[in-house]
Amino acid sequence: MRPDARAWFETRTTSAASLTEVDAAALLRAKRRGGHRISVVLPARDEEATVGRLAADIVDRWMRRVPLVDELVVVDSDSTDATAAAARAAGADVVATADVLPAHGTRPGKGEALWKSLAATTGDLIVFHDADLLGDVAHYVPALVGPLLTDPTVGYVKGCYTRPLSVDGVTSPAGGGRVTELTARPLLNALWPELAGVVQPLAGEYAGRREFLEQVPFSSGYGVEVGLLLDLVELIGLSGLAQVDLGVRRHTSQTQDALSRMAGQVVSAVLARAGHDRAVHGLLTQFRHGEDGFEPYSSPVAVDERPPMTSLPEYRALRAAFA
Ligand SMILES: O=c1ccn([C@@H]2O[C@H](COP(=O)(O)OP(=O)(O)O)[C@@H](O)[C@H]2O)c(=O)[nH]1
Ligand SMILES: O=C(O)[C@@H](COP(=O)(O)O)O[C@H]1O[C@H](CO)[C@@H](O)[C@H](O)[C@H]1O
Repeated sequence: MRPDARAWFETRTTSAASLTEVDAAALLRAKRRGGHRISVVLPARDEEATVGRLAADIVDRWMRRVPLVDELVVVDSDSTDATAAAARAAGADVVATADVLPAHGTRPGKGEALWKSLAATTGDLIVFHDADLLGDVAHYVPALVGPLLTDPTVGYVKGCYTRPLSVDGVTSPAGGGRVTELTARPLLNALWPELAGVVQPLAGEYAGRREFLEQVPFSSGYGVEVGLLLDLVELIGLSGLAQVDLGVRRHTSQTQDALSRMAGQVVSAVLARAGHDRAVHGLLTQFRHGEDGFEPYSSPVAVDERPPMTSLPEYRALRAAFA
């Protein structure tokens, strides 16, 4: 690891791997001292099986028992199941991606849901958290927002964790984060070695200051995490980035061919920022093997980006009305 990456890793990595390591009272004092308002966003597409428990835990732990969180918004990302009903029943506010900033239409993808969440929330600090997590993750929210509450030099916080992998009912203690290990990490180490200390660059759990999040574009699909990481480090500097060890993360994993398409979107988002002279082809061709041999099929993986939210007059008007 390059000296700058190691120095960052050693000075900007903290741990809050369990609730016992979270000093909730101190965080509440820091929140009040700083006059902060905290929003939690769960992007959810077809997560009826998990979103309710996750939302109920956040409402119970961090809104009712300890008023750390001011609003919990589940962004229903074109779900076809009862995600919205399950989230609402758990006490979350629910918005459909298509209903936010309708004049700007709607696009499929996780990044679209996250971009729209900026217009559907009011906190100056925002925590993003996947809606398919398994096990007790109640410490994630305070652990992620903690550095933003206690260190004004931190602008963006990434979660990191060990990642067991469950495939076809068989769970291995490691092996999760396949796109991270096989695509994102090698690419980032090659092109941005100063980021080699980031343990989980694609982590779906992170927190940031709105003043920065609203200044960067959002890739509409799965390129959103790597795009935000690169654009925010560009905006606030590596020293403005921190990471928190959250312990273990388990979630409902996708198939390899779905992750290959995810990797295609991650590669497109990285290459769009890498500066190169070759056009980036926006299609990923994969293969099935049928009775007549290999059958190719292609999926779009081109970068589809939304502009910085501050560039929208409607957003600026929303913020002015809230101020
Ligand atoms: O179009 C999408 C795709 C995903 N997600 C959500 O983004 C999170 C991470 O997505 P996914 O589980 O598909 O990715 P993985 O965790 O397998 O990498 C989950 O809460 C999804 O419900 C979303 O809101 N819209
Ligand atoms: O980290 C990864 O390699 C992928 C896939 O994880 P798994 O191999 O299914 O455990 O998951 C992450 O990547 C997505 C794209 O950035 C994020 O949206 C997900 O939140 C995150 O789980």
